[in-house]
Amino acid sequence: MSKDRKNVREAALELLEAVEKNESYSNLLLDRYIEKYRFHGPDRALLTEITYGTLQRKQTLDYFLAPFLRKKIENWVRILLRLSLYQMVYLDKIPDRAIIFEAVEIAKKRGHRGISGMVNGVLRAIQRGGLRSLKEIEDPLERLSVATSHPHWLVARWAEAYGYKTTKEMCEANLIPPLQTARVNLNRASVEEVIEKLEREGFTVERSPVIPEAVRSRKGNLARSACFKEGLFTIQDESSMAVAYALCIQEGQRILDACAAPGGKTTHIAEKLEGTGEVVALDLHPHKVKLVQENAERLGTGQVEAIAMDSRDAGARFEKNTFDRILVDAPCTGFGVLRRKPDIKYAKTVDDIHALKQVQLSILSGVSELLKPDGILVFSTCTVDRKENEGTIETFLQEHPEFEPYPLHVPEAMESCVDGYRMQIFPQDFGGDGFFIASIRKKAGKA
Ligand SMILES: C[S@@+](CC[C@H](N)C(=O)[O-])C[C@H]1O[C@@H](n2cnc3c(N)ncnc32)[C@H](O)[C@@H]1O
Repeated sequence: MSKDRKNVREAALELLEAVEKNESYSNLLLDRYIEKYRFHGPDRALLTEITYGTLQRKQTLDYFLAPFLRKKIENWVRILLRLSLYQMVYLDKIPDRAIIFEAVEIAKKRGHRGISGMVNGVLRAIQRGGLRSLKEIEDPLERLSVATSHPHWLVARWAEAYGYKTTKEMCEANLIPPLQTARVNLNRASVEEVIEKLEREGFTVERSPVIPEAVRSRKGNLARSACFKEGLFTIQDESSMAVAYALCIQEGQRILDACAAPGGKTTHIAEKLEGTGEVVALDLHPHKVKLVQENAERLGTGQVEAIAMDSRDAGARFEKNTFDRILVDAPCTGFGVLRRKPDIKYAKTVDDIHALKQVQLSILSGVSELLKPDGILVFSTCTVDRKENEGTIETFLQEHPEFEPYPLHVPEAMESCVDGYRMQIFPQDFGGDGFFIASIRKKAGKA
């Protein structure tokens, strides 16, 4: 093994430590570690499973470990115990003795004999005695919080807003690995053609039951296919795909995407314009704007102009009343994407919700005067929170009487979730991300 190669579990430990130190999001760190240590095939899959699984189940694992940890331990030791216990409890292909052996070897390498002995002792005690029951927790919200590893404040907040049943379903759905879905670029190929081509490449895919132009992968990472490189589709979650429907796009329109990167929705909008019109895509960060450009180029959607700027200042750059449609796919807490980014559930706080609501409102206000009278503005987030979602759009409507609710248009399969001009999708609804979409219109004659 070359010196920059690493054992999967050692890499998992290093990665999980980096997540705890807030070095970056787990999904980005995972890509970085896979590349750094050149993991392929089963090793890559195991690293993904161990890091995501351990993060997803952190609180539950800590509950199981607590009776065995009488004195304070170093953080890396706690993480090593968590990731080892995760494998013992949730993965059935690896024998416990192999897991314990590896954990002890890592502890010997990084610590002293006392630590490796303690790691061995704790894991063997659990192997012999089994796990403590979650039924010991009497309070239902506390039990749900520990059993599904979501912070208590978040579970309590959701239960108050959506009820216990929906909250429980959501917490459980968040533990299921996400489906990979792709949006076919209908300007280049039909869904049937893409399915056929992907199957010839060895992927197992099926038509989405939710979005007409989407496919779901049952086997294989579609981003590594030749079809992807040819620009026949883009990887996107199905809930995100509903947003372009809400814009009710018509040929030749000029559309502003105020928070565009990496361009999932920008390119969907451009595809729906079928080579006509124009999409102006803004994002705060120049490196992210490059991603919008790259995606538009790969998909061959020529009408996209991507600009790095703060959309709160868009009023100074563009003329008033000149866009037919505006999308604000706003920065948010991301509680709808916990399956992909489990670290969010431990990192975000109520203060973040309040701060993000203010940012969302200022972006909405910044771009609203650019919309033509009668034009539609769509506000969306990938989060599940009433304050950030319904709260933001209600406040905006109160502060902007020139706008009114406009009936939300979505693909037929999602219509059951629509509540007038808005819709909250939960991760358990269709298997996609938790997502919020609201549609409002600038009143005719209100410039
Ligand atoms: C939810 S993401 C957008 C995802 C994108 N619409 C897509 O479908 O691929 C929100 C984006 O808003 C950008 N952003 C945050 N604040 C902004 C601001 N004031 N002006 C412009 N972009 C902003 C972030 O950089 C981030 O890329």
